[in-house]
Amino acid sequence: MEQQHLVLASGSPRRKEILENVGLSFTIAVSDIEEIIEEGASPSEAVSSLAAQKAQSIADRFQHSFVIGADTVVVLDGVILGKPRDKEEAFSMLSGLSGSTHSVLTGVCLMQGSRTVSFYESTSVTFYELSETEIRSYIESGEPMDKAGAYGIQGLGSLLVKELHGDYFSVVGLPVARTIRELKKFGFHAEKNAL
Ligand SMILES: Cc1cn([C@H]2C[C@H](O)[C@@H](COP(=O)(O)OP(=O)(O)OP(=O)(O)O)O2)c(=O)[nH]c1=O
Repeated sequence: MEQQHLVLASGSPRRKEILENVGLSFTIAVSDIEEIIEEGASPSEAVSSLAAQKAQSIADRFQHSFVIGADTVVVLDGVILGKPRDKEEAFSMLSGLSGSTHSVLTGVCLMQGSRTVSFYESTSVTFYELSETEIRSYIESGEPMDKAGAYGIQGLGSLLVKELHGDYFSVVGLPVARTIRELKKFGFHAEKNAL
């Protein structure tokens, strides 16, 4: 059976790569929503809501397609860390993450027509103790700036991580195994190389 049309509502190059790696073909439609987290929202509510807003913002253009929206945040001691606004914010995020354990939450929303399903994954990540020099030189690499919590586990950020429990791919932006499983339950027929 021919694959149904799939749309990734994300401008993240990491999400694109993760989906490409499992052999799926899809269209990218970048949502232009302003990512605002409602005051008082729990981290899981925040990622679920933002993932749904991203999917919703492009769903009208793709009524008959399966649309995937996703959002990733880092949570340290109950506080949500999104992308740093500047180097100083990146420094303060990385100083907080140094030597401790945080969660990375990725919310995923699947939409087709008026149907929706949402879920999220939580991965626990422990950082080594980092010196100020290490943090400053990591920031100078430029890697932290477009990433939740100011690090990228798939790049130089791999040098910061001591331990991880949960789905690695969810930290990078898309819990791909669960996403494909949920898509199939939702009625999506994947190509044979994507399970
Ligand atoms: C923690 C972590 C986050 N990230 C990235 C994943 C996401 O792309 C980004 C969090 O920002 P998001 O707002 O989830 O996504 P985005 O702005 O990149 O893309 P879009 O809104 O169009 O979907 O942080 C990594 O690449 N590696 C990591 O280790």
